[in-house]
Amino acid sequence: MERKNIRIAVIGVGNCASSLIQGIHYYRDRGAEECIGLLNYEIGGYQPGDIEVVAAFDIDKRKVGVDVNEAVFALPNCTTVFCGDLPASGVKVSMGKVLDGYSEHMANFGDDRTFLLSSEAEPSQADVVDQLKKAGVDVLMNYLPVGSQKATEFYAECALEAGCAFVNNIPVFIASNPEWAQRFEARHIPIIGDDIKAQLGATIVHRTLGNLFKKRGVKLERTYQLNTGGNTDFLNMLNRERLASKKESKTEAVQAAIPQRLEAENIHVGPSDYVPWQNDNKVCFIRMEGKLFGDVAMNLELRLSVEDSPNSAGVAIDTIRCAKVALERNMGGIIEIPSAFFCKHPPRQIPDDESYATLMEEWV
Ligand SMILES: O=P(O)(O)OC[C@H]1O[C@@H](O)[C@H](O)[C@@H](O)[C@@H]1O
Repeated sequence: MERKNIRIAVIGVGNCASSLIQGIHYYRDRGAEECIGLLNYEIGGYQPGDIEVVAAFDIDKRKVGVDVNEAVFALPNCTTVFCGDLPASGVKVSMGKVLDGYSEHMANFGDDRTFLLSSEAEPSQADVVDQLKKAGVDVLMNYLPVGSQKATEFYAECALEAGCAFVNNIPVFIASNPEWAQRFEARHIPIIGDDIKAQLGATIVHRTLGNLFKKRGVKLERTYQLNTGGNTDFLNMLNRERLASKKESKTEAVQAAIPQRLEAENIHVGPSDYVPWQNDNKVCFIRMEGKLFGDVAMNLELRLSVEDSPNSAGVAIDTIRCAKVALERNMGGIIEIPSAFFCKHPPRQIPDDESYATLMEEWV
């Protein structure tokens, strides 16, 4: 029997898109029992291999005009290749809209690190909408660099006009901005966001530990979460101006899951430094200081090391399927449970255990 598929478009063919596309192929011919590393084998009857990339946008000359299954391995991508043998997809990467999706401060870090801007003409909104409609896109995945406020708004407009569900993987506030949320609601188009919460990443670990302090009656007094990495995301974030919403998103995600809100001087959460040789490996250091029985001090230190982009794709593979199911259920506006469980900055924070239970009950 022929399986139904989910047609997606990706904005930004960087490391996260690379891991996602490799994953679609990696899991395609594997049965449930052979699938290591998935949160869910099926969502709404869809398996990971049912996802098909039908359009892709980027601004780098090494990627624009190239088959998307080849572009995912082009520099400056540097993530682990776990499925290198991708067949040609027949979908060429289209030139995207640049706006603030490109940051010149990276220019001195060498060609294998930064973007090399393509000289192809940029599309208008009408061009992108037309392309999305012609390709029959169900779900538009936003993978622009952190700090791309204008470019994200451009593509969110395109999703609204083309009638595609929008998954906002980055910390620009769209789903969690009431005006934007209202526009998706009014057009009855599903949106999941904002800012993807990795499969076993810094945020979910920090939130889980915060919850543990809460359940065990330990007063949390101070905490930090420092992160280092060597991919283009970390390089981009050396520009502190691009970082504001990312810091807010990550900090809020932790504040929402600890015993009581901490004053700003007692909580420090964010990307910390760019270490080129780390490539796509992200290392996170968490420290939590608290008081337990008898007001006696304790502290906890943790080091987490993950490959950043497969860690993101492990969640994206589920948000895409939830977005498609939302379309089938004729839901529009904020898709609350997937946004809360899969994203760091949803419109409403819900404890992870709660959103997980509802997700399993109502979506899987
Ligand atoms: O590890 P965390 O805190 O869940 O964050 C992970 C994700 O955060 C996103 O903002 C990054 O762009 C992703 O690359 C990353 O995977």
